[in-house]
Amino acid sequence: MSEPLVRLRGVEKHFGDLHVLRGIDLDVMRGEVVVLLGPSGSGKSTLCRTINALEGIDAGEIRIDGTPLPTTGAELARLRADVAMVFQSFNLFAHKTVLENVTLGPVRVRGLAPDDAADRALALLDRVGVRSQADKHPSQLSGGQQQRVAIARALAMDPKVILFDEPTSALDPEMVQEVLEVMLGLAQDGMTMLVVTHEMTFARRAAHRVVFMDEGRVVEEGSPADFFAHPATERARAFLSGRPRSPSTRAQR
Ligand SMILES: Nc1ncnc2c1ncn2[C@@H]1O[C@H](COP(=O)(O)OP(=O)(O)OP(=O)(O)O)[C@@H](O)[C@H]1O
Repeated sequence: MSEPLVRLRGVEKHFGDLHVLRGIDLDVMRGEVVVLLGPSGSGKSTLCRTINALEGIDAGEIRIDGTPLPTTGAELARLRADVAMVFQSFNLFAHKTVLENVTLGPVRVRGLAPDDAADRALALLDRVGVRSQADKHPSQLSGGQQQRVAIARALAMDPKVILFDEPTSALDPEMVQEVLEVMLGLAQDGMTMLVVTHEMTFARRAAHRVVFMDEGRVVEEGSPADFFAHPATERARAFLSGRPRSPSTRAQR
């Protein structure tokens, strides 16, 4: 069997007294779409952020394509190009145009010639359906359009994997679908993706594997068909039925 593209072993993370990641083992294979589910506060965002070194870890190991995460500036920039991230809040540069937002990284980090980067960016903006907005600034776009630009920006880096951290949570309901359709297209094209989302329909349609986290641990994982039809644990059943967490479990932290 081939080596996983993303490999976490025994990953631990604390924020002060809060033990947020408790011995996480996780593999994401090349071309695999993994959807990370779990209650609020279970550590999903933090887990994503450790994979491209936005958060350091206290113990364990993370490897991308067999290589441990780097620690120095230039290598970190390359890591974040290889392991692109799409955030809930888009994080576009407000003072730059849409086109500049998408060309900046490839020129600075990948060393592309500006003209080549612009050609590539326009093609990607076309792919996500916002090419006509290329000369506008982010504030002139809807939230759904801004998130599609953020996806084009991630793709422009020619990443090995894209991490999506609740990419539709900040959007008005009518814009959620347009972003999910773009993500579904990427999944169908074979992009390796780790997606934190509460969009169960997306998980059912796009995921090869669902990983359910609770209180900093991977509690169960499986195909969407199995997980949604037959969750193996009481915690997953409670999560899927929308039952609130019990107060006693919060006190264990
Ligand atoms: N930078 C930080 N400093 C301190 N505590 C943090 C920090 N980031 C996250 N936390 C805490 O770590 C815990 C896990 O947070 P995280 O955002 O990873 O969970 P999550 O599963 O993504 O939740 P949600 O679905 O609500 O986004 C939470 O209790 C959160 O308050």
